[in-house]
Amino acid sequence: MAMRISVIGTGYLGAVHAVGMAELGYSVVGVDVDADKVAALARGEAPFYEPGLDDLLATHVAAGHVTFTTDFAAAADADVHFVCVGTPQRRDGLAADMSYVEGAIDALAPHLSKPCLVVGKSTVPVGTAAGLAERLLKTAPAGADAELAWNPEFLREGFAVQDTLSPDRLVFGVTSAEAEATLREVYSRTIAAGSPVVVTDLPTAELVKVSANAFLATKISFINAMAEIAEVADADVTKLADAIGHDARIGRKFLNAGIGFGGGCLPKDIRAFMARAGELGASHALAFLAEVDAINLRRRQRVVDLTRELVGGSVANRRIAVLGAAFKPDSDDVRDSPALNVAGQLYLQGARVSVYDPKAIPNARRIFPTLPYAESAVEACRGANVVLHLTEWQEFRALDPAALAEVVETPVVIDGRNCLDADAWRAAGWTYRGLGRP
Ligand SMILES: NC(=O)C1=CN([C@@H]2O[C@H](COP(=O)(O)OP(=O)(O)OC[C@H]3O[C@@H](n4cnc5c(N)ncnc54)[C@H](O)[C@@H]3O)[C@@H](O)[C@H]2O)C=CC1
Ligand SMILES: O=C(O)[C@H]1O[C@H](OP(=O)(O)OP(=O)(O)OC[C@H]2O[C@@H](n3ccc(=O)[nH]c3=O)[C@H](O)[C@@H]2O)[C@H](O)[C@@H](O)[C@@H]1O
Repeated sequence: MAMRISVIGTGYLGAVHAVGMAELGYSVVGVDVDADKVAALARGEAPFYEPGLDDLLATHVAAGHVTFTTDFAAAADADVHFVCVGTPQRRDGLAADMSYVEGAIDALAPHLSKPCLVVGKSTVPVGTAAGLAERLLKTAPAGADAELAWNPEFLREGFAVQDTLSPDRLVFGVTSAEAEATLREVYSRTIAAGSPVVVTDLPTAELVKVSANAFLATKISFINAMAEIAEVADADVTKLADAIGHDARIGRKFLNAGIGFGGGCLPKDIRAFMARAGELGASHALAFLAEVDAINLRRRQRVVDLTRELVGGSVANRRIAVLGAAFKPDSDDVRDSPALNVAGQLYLQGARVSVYDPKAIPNARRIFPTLPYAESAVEACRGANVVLHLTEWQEFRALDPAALAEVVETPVVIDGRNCLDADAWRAAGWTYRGLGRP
């Protein structure tokens, strides 16, 4: 009989993973504590925007390949259980909040009466899996037959379906040959299609994930540090990135300087990594990651300062158009969004802000209800003293700078993503300011 899969936690990661497993041919049940989310998924509707997900979800829900429920008992039959619950930053510090992972294991374990593999996918501090394995052993009726493995996830929002079905690599953190064999079977089609597999112990698998995100964050903060120097040296960081990026050892990807990184993962993951490095006494790793975080946050401040400078010192009562609310394009995710952070700072300084985003306004409204939102880019820009381009949606790149110059009060734009056509905007009469560019 085909393998049965459960996915515990059906947020961004879990919903896509559940659908991906159905696409691989398995019978899948997704379990979440959020009844509204479960109801939407069960209707075949993704509760967030992710290109390509809607169709795949609707197809597999309609065919009965994947079901969603709040009842953990529905997972009892599964052979493999993927744990995909959130590990957000704790409110009282830098560390990850592990209560959801622990809660999920505690809710699942009593239903594990037959041999099965519990596979952690959430991003966790190194050492977590060993603790969870003990917890499982104590509470699962199957005892040692309910084994734990770690299989971190590297998908990017906006490319989540593609990354799930054709990952750059699969990492299997295991403590037995049986667990490795089970994971190889689960992913047999993915492996046959060419995704390489790296088999490790549990702590290495946990560390691979956080170090991958730390490296990506480091690349961005490196280029943003270069942007800081380029700004005072009258050099162009985008040309610099192109030039160093031609070196195959460096590579051009993740060298886009600008307002810096945000989202539900990179910022909280490097902070959780810092907290764990501190606990383990790895003080140099901690100091290194702290600087990556600090450089990143300074870029948001730089945009606020530059805006103030361009309107003559104070933003009070100045009209500021903010194009973008999502942390990156092709996503409606506003978690730790640099764009919203800057909009919020300016608003709190008395600016008359107007924010527009093609997809993320409903989520932005939920976390920042007092910010004024617009229905279109043109509406946001009407009467503006400065336009801030903070999330590089294709829609913003396609704006006609000449037409937009007609609706603003003063044609001044700060390109926080360095990707508008500077020459075209200048030719249309705009004062164009990039970050780290002359
Ligand atoms: N979003 C992404 O692109 C990626 C996320 N990750 C990691 O995956 C994990 C999940 O992240 P997201 O999906 O973004 O978070 P999310 O917040 O979108 O989803 C988490 C889900 O877990 C559910 N949940 C919480 N406690 C539960 C419990 N006890 N039992 C069942 N469900 C429970 C929540 O209701 C929510 O639907 C995190 O550790 C994250 O770092 C890893 C790679 C990519
Ligand atoms: O652990 C996770 O959840 C995921 O985190 C990131 O994925 P994601 O947060 O979806 O977004 P990225 O594409 O990595 O972008 C992160 C942030 O960096 C910014 N960025 C990216 C690239 C760049 O050159 N410059 C830059 O500022 C983006 O605008 C965005 O705010 C990683 O890329 C995924 O591999 C990982 O699985």
